This record gives sequence, structure tokens and C-alpha cells, in this order.
Amino acid sequence: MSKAHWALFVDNTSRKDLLVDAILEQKAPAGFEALNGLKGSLFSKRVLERFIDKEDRHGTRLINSDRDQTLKSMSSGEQKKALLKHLLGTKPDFLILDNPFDNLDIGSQEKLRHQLKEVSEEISIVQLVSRKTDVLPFIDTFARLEGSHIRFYKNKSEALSSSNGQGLMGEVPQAPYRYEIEDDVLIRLNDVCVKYGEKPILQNIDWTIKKGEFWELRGNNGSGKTTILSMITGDNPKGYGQDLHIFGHKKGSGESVWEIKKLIGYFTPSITDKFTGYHSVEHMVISGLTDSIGLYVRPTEIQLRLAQEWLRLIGLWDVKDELFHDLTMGQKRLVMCARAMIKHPPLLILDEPTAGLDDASAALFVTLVNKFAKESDTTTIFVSHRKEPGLDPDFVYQLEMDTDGSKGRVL
Ligand SMILES: Nc1ncnc2c1ncn2[C@@H]1O[C@H](COP(=O)(O)OP(=O)(O)OP(=O)(O)O)[C@@H](O)[C@H]1O
Repeated sequence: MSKAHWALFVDNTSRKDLLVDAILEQKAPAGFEALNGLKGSLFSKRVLERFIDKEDRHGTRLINSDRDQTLKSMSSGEQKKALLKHLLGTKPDFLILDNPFDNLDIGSQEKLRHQLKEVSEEISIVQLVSRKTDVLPFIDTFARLEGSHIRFYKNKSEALSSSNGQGLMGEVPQAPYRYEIEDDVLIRLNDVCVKYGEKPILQNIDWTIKKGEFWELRGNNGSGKTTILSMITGDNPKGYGQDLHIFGHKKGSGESVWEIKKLIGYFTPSITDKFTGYHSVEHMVISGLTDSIGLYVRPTEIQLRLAQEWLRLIGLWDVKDELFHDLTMGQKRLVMCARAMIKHPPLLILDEPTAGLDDASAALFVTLVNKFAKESDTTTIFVSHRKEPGLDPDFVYQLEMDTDGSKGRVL
């Protein structure tokens, strides 16, 4: 008998953690009762992060003992492959997949899709999905999670034609202050090569980024995007000894990493997911001006006004007094992005910022980024595997993998 499979559309309001816990604890809600009494496993970014944290703390390989590389240093595609293999090894009756294709390039998505098709013949699948294009083809039951409420669709075509749109309201708020950076060239990588052990990752990378430019950094999983970004932000020692200039300083010429970090706004979804503090939404946004997490002194009038403008822009003014902790995952990410943008840093790095957002929120996000990049003096680098509809960068820097390491070119 063929297995039952569900797709559950989630958006920024969805309380998906509660639902996942209920299903895994044999308290599946109406429509999912068939899963009660069965053994389930969760495939999600959070589960992966928990394994990475455990590896860090205990120094042991938990789900990738067949590799001599840490889970943390693997590319997203490699990590997801290791997690799926591990979960299948526990012989579950069903798998809950939380946006499995996020952070994967097209090739890795195809491989995972193929693998899941095979898995689906033996194991039921519940796919939590934000993007309609991600729905697995063998799924036959469709629903949407609105808050904690599940609404079932009559059929696939009703599910795929539904919309949950929202708009971007207002202009990008003004910069609170100006940074004095003399050089017109913000970042320059000249003939940069990186190897990990014997494995070449980047070869002869030349990339010049000027003030105010809007770049998209593209490349398949494992092509070295994170490696380049972490050399720029100072988090990767491979940057030393290379011809790499940041804000007019040559890397390793005695520049202060802290001073450089103050000039960079950085947003990546996984940072957001780790914040657990009890701060109001409004204070989280304002704390982008003070380089702290949350706020420990009374905000000024100007700070409050700016936060109001940003929260109105991203449609979250109504929840300004709620605890950041209590927001949905999608709302938290929008808040953290506004927090990275509020001071108009000279350089803003958005690392896979739309991962985990539903179609409407991703479109809103892209509109915000386009607008911010055009209307501010900030240099923006947007990293994504997914070709984001509507993203309008000035330039694309494409990494292309090769046996001697990735080469880069400007498209
Ligand atoms: N510390 C490390 N030790 C060994 N190999 C590493 C280390 N860090 C990264 N790598 C390897 O370098 C390659 C490039 O990794 P990187 O994370 O920069 O790629 P990426 O383009 O950002 O990938 P993704 O899109 O999946 O995040 C990968 O094959 C990865 O396994």
C-alpha cells in the first residue's frame, strides 16, 4: 500500500514548533491522526544546529563519523546529506521535513528531491514548506498552518493557487549618522587562494567592491561563499597573508578586527534562531544602533522614532511591545534584518536571508533589500542559492567550482 504524505504550508505566523512537538509526541492533531502510534524523526535546520553544537562541545563526530571533517565545516548540502542518512539509520515510520531545500543550490536540491522520492515509498513524509515550488511531487494532502490552526485544502490546485500576500509600507528610514570612509574601494581581493589541508577551495579570486554597490554572491554548495565572507568579516584566519584589503586596510597590517566589525552589518537566519533573550521587539531593533543584543539603557527619542519607522516598514509595528522570544521564526528574522539595517552600516552582508521565509515574506524581503540598497549608501552583498525573483543587484559575483578550487567571475 502506498504511504500517505502531507504538505503543510507555513508562513511567518505559523507555530510550527508546537505542531512538530505534538506530532512527535503522539498527539497529532485532526487530519494527522494516522501518525499517532508511529515513530517519527525531524529533519530540520535546528536539529542540524543541535548536532553541530554538540560536536563543538564534546569534540566527537556524531552523525558524520565516516568523514574526517567537522559537521560545522561541511557545506549545507553535505550537512543535510549526513543528517538524512543518520535519521534514516534510526528506521523511522515517518519523517517531518522542515523546509528541506533551504540553503541548497539547484543541483543539491535535485539530489535531495530524488532521494526523498525513494524514501517516500517506505516512509510517510510531512513536509513543512514555505515556497510553493518546493512541494514534493508525490504529496497528496495539503494544508496551511495559520498560527496554531490547521486549514486543509480540497486538493493540490487549491493549495497552490492560494495566496498569503503582504506589502511593504513606506520608505527606508534615514541613516542615524554618517561613517567617514575615505577610500572609494571598500573591499579588494587580489589573487586570493584558499586550501583546507590538501583540498583547494578558492583559486585566484579577484573581486573589487566599491562604496554603495549592490552585489549578489552566487555559487553552489561548497563553492566557498562562506569562506570568502568569513575572510572579509575577520572570522577566518585564512585571510591573513593574502592580498586582501578591507576598508582601506591590508589584512594583517595591524587593523583592529573589532573596528572592522563595527562597520559591518551581518544577517544570517541561523544567528536569529539562536537568540533566546527576553527583550521587546522594539528594543531588539534599537539594539542594532548600540551593537548589543537587546537594550540595557533607556532609548532616546530619536532611537524610538527610527525603530517605529523600521517596524512600520516591515509590518511589525503592532507587535512592538511583544517579547522577541515569543515571535514566530519568520517574524524574528524580519526584526533581525531591520536590526542589521537600522544604522546603515558601510557594508551589509545578507547571508541566505530568505531561507525559511514563505513566498510572500521572501518577496517582501527582496523588495526591502532592493529598496535599501538603492536608497542608502550602504554596500550590500546578498548571498543566496535560490534565484530570488525580483532581486535587482548591480552586479553578480559567481563562484564556479573546479577541481583546483572555485574560480570567480563577474556576470
Ligand atoms: N574548517 C574547514 N576544514 C575543512 N574543510 C572546510 C572547512 N571550512 C570549509 N571547508 C570546506 O570548504 C568548502 C567550501 O565551504 P564554504 O562553507 O565556504 O562553501 P559555501 O559556498 O558557503 O557552501 P554552502 O552554500 O553550502 O554554505 C566545503 O567543501 C567545505 O566542506
